[in-house]
Amino acid sequence: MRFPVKKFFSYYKPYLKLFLSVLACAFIVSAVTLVFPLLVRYITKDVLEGNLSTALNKVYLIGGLMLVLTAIQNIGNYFVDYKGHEIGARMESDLRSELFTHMQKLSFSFYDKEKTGQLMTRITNDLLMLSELYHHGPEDYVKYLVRFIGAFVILFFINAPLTFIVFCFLPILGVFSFYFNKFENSALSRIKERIGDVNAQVEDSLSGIREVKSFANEQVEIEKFDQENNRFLESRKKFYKIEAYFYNVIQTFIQLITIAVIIFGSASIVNNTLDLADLITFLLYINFLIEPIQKLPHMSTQFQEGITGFQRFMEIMNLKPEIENKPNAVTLQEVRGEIEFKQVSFRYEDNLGNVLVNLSLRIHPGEYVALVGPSGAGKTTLCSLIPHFYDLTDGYVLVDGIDVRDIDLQSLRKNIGIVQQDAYLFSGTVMDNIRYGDPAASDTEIIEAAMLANAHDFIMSLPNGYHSEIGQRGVKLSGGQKQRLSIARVFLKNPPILILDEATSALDNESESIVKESLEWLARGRTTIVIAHRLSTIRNAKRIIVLTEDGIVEQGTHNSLLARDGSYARLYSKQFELL
Ligand SMILES: Nc1ncnc2c1ncn2[C@@H]1O[C@H](COP(=O)(O)OP(=O)(O)OP(=O)(O)O)[C@@H](O)[C@H]1O
Repeated sequence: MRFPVKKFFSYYKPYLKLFLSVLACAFIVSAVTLVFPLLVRYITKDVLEGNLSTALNKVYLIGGLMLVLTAIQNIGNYFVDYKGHEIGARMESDLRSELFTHMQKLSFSFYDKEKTGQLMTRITNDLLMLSELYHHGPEDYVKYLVRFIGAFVILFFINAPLTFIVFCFLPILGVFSFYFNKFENSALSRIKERIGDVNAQVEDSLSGIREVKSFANEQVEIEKFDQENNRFLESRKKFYKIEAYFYNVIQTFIQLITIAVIIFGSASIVNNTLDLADLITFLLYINFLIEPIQKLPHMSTQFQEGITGFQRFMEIMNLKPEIENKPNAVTLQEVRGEIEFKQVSFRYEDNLGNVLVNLSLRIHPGEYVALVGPSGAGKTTLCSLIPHFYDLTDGYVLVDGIDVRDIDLQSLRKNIGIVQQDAYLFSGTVMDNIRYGDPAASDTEIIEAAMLANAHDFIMSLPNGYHSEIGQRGVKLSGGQKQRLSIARVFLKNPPILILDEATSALDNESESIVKESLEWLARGRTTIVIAHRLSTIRNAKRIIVLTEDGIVEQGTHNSLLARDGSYARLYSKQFELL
């Protein structure tokens, strides 16, 4: 992929004026910093030449000037630090919200392949690296370039041979710094890996705390944790060793440069080719030449990390959602709820086998059908084609006679309610979670929906009723309670088409009967497809459809299917044996 230079710079656009002011300020601050040694030189020369009375007058003047320059320098630095970081943070926030918005549009097929943890890293870490480059990069280049070039020009005019001697050392310093940076980076990435392992270990142990306690395996967990914790400690020790070693080698080297300047400078003073004021100036400027060389490897790492962060950002931004609205997509009006699969074939990926082959099925408006079959036959897959979560490989899925590919996605999905076995609840209150079914609903409508879902009584028994926080993923609720909240959500949404995907299979008998009752109310007057594992739960369905790897092999009522003594009868007797 060619690096999208234009796109990279486009994120500066909203802050261009402020950014240029920050750069100008960084330039001024660096230029001002260069003036100080010159002022020292100016005074020292007067003192050395014995003009003590004029020197004293100048000291006051130059002292005043230094105060003014210090004020300019510090105010400038304040502006660069504050506004520079602010620009970086604002750009990062823009990129993050652009990425999140784009991720929301991406289709299921994308999320099937990506790991949530990895995606979170893209949203946090990658963008942090990028924002560092965005604001520190140009700022550092301006700062070090001005100081380096400025110091070089000034020193060159003061004494070219001595400048040349300093320059002979710089490449060696560059090589040292390069290796230091390389070792430091690999030690740092080891630390990052190890802290990741520690976090993973903590997450694993704490998420499974029930298992830990029920197996009385606290000691096992402590030992596993200690192992990771020690590895983390070792990686940090190694890092500090490398850092202390290289830092001191570099410092020694810098001192060597200073000593060389003092020796050659003193010899030049003896030879009358340099005076003491110039030597002092030299010593004051050395750091201006050394610092950029020392920082160069760090700046190049920052550059690489930022650019990689941007490339990873663009990788996702360049992904087009597989499923998008067609230009003239139809908005569904009054939906009757007829669903038809016409010679449908489907596979998840090109290199995977077909899950559904040439399948045809018509479900009438308001009909209640049960879908049964062995695990992996494709029941969930078939249902996920109705809301157009995936694109068909072949054939048609029609809702009220319209191809789902021609229907506006929002209007299609607003007309379909899905209740799953593992209902996902968001962190927030009970009220917030039910309102998810219709963000515009009033509190009264939410309470009505909860009543219909048999959830009102248990909600009222919670400490803060509808305003109770339910915790991440509803940890403070039982499976049946979570399920009833998710049903209340669908009541509120009030869709004409309903998919119940094994909605009661994880519940105990008592919860199941309450949830079943609310599901029966929910299904009234809607086209309903129930995916059921426990065949006892759908015995009364008017039509049971048996889906196996060979497609739809049987359809009919419970009794008629038992009488056929085919796949359904075999599934049924297998479950009966297990009971
Ligand atoms: N996102 C996916 N990517 C690739 N393959 C998938 C994906 N989801 C399901 N499959 C595969 O498709 C096939 C059908 O799965 P599906 O979940 O639709 O079956 P099911 O009949 O609902 O099974 P169960 O009763 O166990 O829930 C299985 O072989 C499964 O491994």
